[in-house]
Formats: sequence, structure tokens, C-alpha cells
Amino acid sequence: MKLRGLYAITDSQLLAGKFLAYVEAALDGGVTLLQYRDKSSDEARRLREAEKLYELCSRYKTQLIINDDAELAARLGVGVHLGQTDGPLTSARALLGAKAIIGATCHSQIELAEQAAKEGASYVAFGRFFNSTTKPGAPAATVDMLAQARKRLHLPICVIGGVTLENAEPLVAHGADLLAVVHGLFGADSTQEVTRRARAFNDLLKSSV
Ligand SMILES: Cc1ncc(COP(=O)(O)OP(=O)(O)O)c(N)n1
Ligand SMILES: Cc1nc(C(=O)O)sc1CCOP(=O)(O)O
Ligand SMILES: [Mg+2]
Repeated sequence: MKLRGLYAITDSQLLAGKFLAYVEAALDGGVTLLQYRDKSSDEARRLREAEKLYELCSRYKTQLIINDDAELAARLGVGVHLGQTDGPLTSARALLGAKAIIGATCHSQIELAEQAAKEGASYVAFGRFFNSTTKPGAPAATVDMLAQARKRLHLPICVIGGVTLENAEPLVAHGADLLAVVHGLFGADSTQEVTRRARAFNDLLKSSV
């Protein structure tokens, strides 16, 4: 499967009171990967919400990815995204199987991405490219580094951190396959606007194949 397109990531605070409506609006506009990202320790709620997203993603034929939690991903039979301190990629691969989508945070370090590739990652994520209200303290990455990464890596490259419709084009031009977005997608006033943004992100990626 070709991993290219919009990678929508949920945020429990931003989506409070409109969680499923906004996620469905994004799926309606076209989402390649949907990440369930909830940093709380409320396991019961996390399972409930992840199950709802699983149903929704199945209807829209979108791949669900769980942030941080390989056990929850295994329970649902979906993919996982792991940061540098979220546990070994090799264990997640062993748990989830050869076909599962497993993503790895690599900040701005191509060496981390090469290591992740060796350990079985399906895609690598670089960021943060712009100021992010969702994760302001994430280490910064540059477009020059992205261009270098594109030359050296043969895996799909995901970019993250403050990505919006206004600033995404250079990232695509320098080799990004997946645009991972929270606020630039879900920080909208209506479901219609979420759907419009999702379509527009996909158009950006299509026009540069
Ligand atoms: C697609 C994608 N890229 C990077 C991250 C960040 O992962 P991590 O560094 O583990 O930070 P948290 O998201 O867990 O706070 C991500 N979640 N998704
Ligand atoms: C979860 C996350 N990880 C980042 C990284 O750089 O690793 S930036 C980020 C937040 C992405 O949200 P927004 O699109 O609202 O900036
Ligand atoms: Mg993490």
C-alpha cells in the first residue's frame, strides 16, 4: 500500500464535544492515515474512543494508527506510532505482525530514520517544521534536512508540526509523502471547513506527484 496523503491526528482538547463529527468530516474529505492521539491515562476512555474510531475508519476505508500504545493497537488490530521513548520498534513489529503500519518519530535526525528503517518502521516522521500550538516544545526540523532525508531514505516520509494549507507546499516539494496535521485540519469552525481542508491537503499532494 502506498502511504501518501493526509495524516489526520486527533487532539482530545481541541476536539472536545465534537470529536466524532470532526473526525468523520475529515474522513469525508479523504484521509490516508488517522492517528488517535490522547495523552491522558484514562485507559477506559481511550479504549472506547479508539473502538469508535476503528468503526468509523472501517466505513471510510482509512487506516487507524494508535499513538504511543502498541498494546491498544494490537487489541484493535491496527497500526501504531512510536516516539523515541515509546518502546522498541522491533517489539511493536513482533506484536503487530508484518503487515501493520508502524511509524517512528525521528525529529530532525536522518540517522534515527535509518535506524528506524532497519528496525522495521513503515514510515518515518520528521518535525517540527513550524510553530505548533499542539506541541510547542517539539525539536525543530528544516526543509534542507527534509531534502537530504528524501535522497537517503526509501521509506515514506511524514512531516509534522504546525503544518497548514498555507505552509505545506514546500514540504511536499522537498519530498514529504504524508502531511501530519492536528490544528491545521481540526482547528476549524465547522465540519464543512474540516472537509474542505482535508480535500485541499490531498490536492496539494496530488499536484506534486
Ligand atoms: C506522525 C507523528 N509524528 C510524530 C509524532 C510525535 O511522537 P512522539 O515524539 O512520541 O510525541 P507524542 O505525540 O507521543 O507526544 C506523532 N505522534 N505522530
Ligand atoms: C504530536 C506532534 N509531534 C511533533 C513532532 O515534531 O514530533 S509536532 C506535533 C503536534 C502536531 O500538531 P499541529 O499540527 O497542531 O502542530
Ligand atoms: Mg509518543
